[in-house]
Amino acid sequence: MIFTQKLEQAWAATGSLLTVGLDPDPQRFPAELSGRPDAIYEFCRAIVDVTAQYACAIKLQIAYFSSARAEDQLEDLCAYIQDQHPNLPIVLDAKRGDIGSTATHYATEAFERYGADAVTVNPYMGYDSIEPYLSWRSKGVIVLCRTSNTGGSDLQFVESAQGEPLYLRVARLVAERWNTSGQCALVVGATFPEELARVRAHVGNMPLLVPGIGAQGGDIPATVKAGLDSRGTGMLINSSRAILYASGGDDWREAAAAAARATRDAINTARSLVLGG
Ligand SMILES: O=C(O)c1cc(=O)[nH]c(=O)n1[C@@H]1O[C@H](COP(=O)(O)O)[C@@H](O)[C@H]1O
Repeated sequence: MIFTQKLEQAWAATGSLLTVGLDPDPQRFPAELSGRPDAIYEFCRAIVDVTAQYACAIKLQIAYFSSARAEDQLEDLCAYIQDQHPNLPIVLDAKRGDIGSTATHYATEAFERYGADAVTVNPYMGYDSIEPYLSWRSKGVIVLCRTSNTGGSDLQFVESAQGEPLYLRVARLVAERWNTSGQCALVVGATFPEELARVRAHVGNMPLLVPGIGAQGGDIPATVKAGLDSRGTGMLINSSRAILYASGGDDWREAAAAAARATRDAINTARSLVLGG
């Protein structure tokens, strides 16, 4: 099944726009996992099991695995999710960007090695650096547009030759030129609801991956108001640390589940207000 269909089915089945982000930091793991060689896998597996019912997607941040020499655990985790939660779209957050011959290998890594449904990519090197991902027609290609960090403005606000800020140029390029197979999405931070609304106005119902609520302090009602598509969905609103580390005690699983549920509910309360009025 193609990524966008899987995502639409997940939005409908779960009634959730929340994406649970897996950024596993062993320093913050509960004591019961300390010393275990498979701690990253076990932590993430438990988080997926207790939060999946509240999520429309799961996002795995590759650097947290590779910096710990735990790519094998990432592989096992992706296989576990495909097996036990087959309707949950897997987003591999890798933010890759390189010339086409190299990008081909990054695409194979994401889609074949890890079996991800979608991958985040950096558009800075232009169309030929993105094409190898697009050639995997059933897969999602999620392009950085207006990132959630303050430094994002350094380049994303530079005026392009077309007289618009670079992030809008990226949004337009992706929507009008790169998305010929309907497999693209954009990353827009929840920390910038004004720009989120501007991006939404330019890209129709294209899915938006929206990180920045939770630990980065993005405002949920403002995010939802700015980013909903014409059908009242269209967003993967990511929260990682605020869910993963909701408790460092013995109740870490329950606390993560409760945080995911509360975040889903806060998003849906905001959604009802927008759609109702
Ligand atoms: O592409 C991303 O996922 C991403 C883009 C962006 O602009 N900002 C951003 O925070 N992210 C990722 O989203 C996650 C945010 O984590 P929390 O701040 O803990 O919710 C991290 O995995 C980041 O790498």
